[in-house]
Amino acid sequence: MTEYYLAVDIGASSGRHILGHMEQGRMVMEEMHRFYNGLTVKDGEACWDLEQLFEEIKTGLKKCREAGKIPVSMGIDTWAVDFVLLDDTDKVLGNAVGYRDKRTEGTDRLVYEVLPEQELYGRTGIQKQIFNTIYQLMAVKKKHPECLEKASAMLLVPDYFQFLLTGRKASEYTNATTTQLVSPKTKDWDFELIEMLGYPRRIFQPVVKPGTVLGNFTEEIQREVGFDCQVILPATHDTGSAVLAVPSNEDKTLYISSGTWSLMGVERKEADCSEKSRGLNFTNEGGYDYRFRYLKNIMGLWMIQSLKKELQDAYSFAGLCEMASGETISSLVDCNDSRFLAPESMIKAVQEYCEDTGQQIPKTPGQLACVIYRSLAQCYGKTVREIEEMTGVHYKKLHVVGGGANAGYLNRLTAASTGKTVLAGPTEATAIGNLMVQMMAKGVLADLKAARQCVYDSFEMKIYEP
Ligand SMILES: Nc1ncnc2c1ncn2[C@@H]1O[C@H](COP(=O)(O)OP(=O)(O)OP(=O)(O)O)[C@@H](O)[C@H]1O
Ligand SMILES: C[C@H](O)[C@H](O)[C@@H](O)C(=O)CO
Repeated sequence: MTEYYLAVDIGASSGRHILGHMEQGRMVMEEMHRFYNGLTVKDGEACWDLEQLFEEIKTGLKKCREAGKIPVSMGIDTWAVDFVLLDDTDKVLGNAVGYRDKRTEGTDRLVYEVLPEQELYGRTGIQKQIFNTIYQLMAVKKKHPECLEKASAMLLVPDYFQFLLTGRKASEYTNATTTQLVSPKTKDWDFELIEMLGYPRRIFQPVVKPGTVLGNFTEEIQREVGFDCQVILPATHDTGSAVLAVPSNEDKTLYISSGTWSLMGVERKEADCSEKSRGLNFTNEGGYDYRFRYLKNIMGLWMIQSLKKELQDAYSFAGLCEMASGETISSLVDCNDSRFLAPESMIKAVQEYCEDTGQQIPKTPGQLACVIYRSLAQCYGKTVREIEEMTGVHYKKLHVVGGGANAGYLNRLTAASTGKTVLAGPTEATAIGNLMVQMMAKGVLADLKAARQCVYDSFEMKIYEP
C-alpha cells in the first residue's frame, strides 16, 4: 500500500498541502490544497490571520481524507521570525503581528544599549534584520509589557500550528535560530542574552531538531479531520526546507531560494560570526544536521508580488515576466533599500528611487517589472562575488529553487549577472525539503545524501548558460 507523507508549506503569499510518496526510487508529489496568505491590518498593526490559516490547514487535511490518501506523517513549515505569546491557558496574547509591521522601528537601539551590535553578531551569527524576533520582542516589551508579563510561552508560527494539532509545545531548531536568540555553538537558547534583554526565560520552549516526532493529533483534531497521524517536525523555517531540496550533493553548492525573498548563499559546517561577515550582512541560519546556511536575505519577488497586487492582479506572474523581457529600460534600484520592505506603493517607491538617482523613471507595468528583475539580478551578481570572497571558493553553477525558478527572464538575467550556469528548479523545493525530513525520520530515505540524489532524479531542472 502507498505510504503518503504530507507537507504543509505556508509562504508569505500562499500556502499549500503537498502529498508525497515514493515510486520506484522517485518522489512523486500531488497538490491537495492551495490557499492565499497575506497581511491584514488589525488595530493599526499588520497582522497574520492565524485563525484563518489554521482553518486552511484543517481543510487540507480533510481533503486528504476525502481522497482516501491518509498520510503516515505530516509537518508544517512557514516563513521565519514571527511568533505568538500564549498565556497559561494557551490563549494568544495580543495580535499575531507580521514582520513587515513598523513596530520594530527604533528597537535596534534599545537592543544595542544592552549589547553592542558587533557583540550580538559575534554570539548569534544572525544578520541584522529589523524584523528579527529579538527586535520584535523588544517592541512588545516597550509597547505591551503586560503581554510579556502574562506570557507563559512564545511559539514561532509553525510551532504554534503544530501545538494546536498535537497539544505539544517545542521550538524547532532551524526556525529558532532566526530569532537571533540562539547560540550557534550550543545550538540552544542563549539564556544569558535573553536575561540581559529582560525577556522572561520561562517563555522559551525546548529546542528540538528537525526530524523530531512531536506527537499525534489531539482527539479533538482527529474528530474534526477524520483521521490521526504523526506530526514530524521538518525544518520548519521554509528556507531551511527549501535549501534541503537543492538537488546537489557537491560540497560547494551555491543556491538562491527564490520566493517572497531571495535567499542567496551556501551551506557550511561552521558559522562565520566575524566582523567582516557582519559588515557584509551575511547570516548563519541553523540548518538540518546542524549545517549552517550562510546566506543573504535579498528583498526578492516581494517587489514583483507588490507590483502585481497594485496593478489589481491584471497580469499574471508569467505575464509580467514576459512583458519585462521585452523592455529596454536600464534603470536600477538597490533592492535591499529599506524603502522597499513595506512601502504603501511599490510603484511609487521604485519610481522615486529612480528619480532620486537621476535615472529614467519606469512608467508601464512592463518597465516597472523590468527594473525590478534587473535590479534583483544585479544584486545577485554582487552577492555571489561577496560569497566567493568570504568562502574563498569559486562556484561554477547556481541552483535556483522555489516559485521564482519559474521566472525565465530573471533566470537569464541571473546567469548573465553572476556568470554562472543557472539550474532552475524544483519550484516546490520547500515542500520537497519538508517531505525529505519526514521520510528520513521514517527511514524511507536513508540520509541527506540519498534524499538529495532522489530530488535530483525526481524533478526537472531548466538550464540557463551565462
Ligand atoms: N510562471 C511564473 N513566472 C514568473 N514568476 C513566477 C511564476 N510563478 C511563480 N513566480 C514567482 O514566484 C513567486 C512565488 O514563489 P513561492 O510560491 O515560492 O512563494 P511563497 O511560497 O508564497 O512565499 P515564500 O517565499 O515566502 O515561501 C511569485 O511571487 C512570483 O514572483
Ligand atoms: C523573514 C523571512 O521569513 C525570512 O527571513 C526568510 O528566510 C523566509 O522565511 C522566506 O520565506
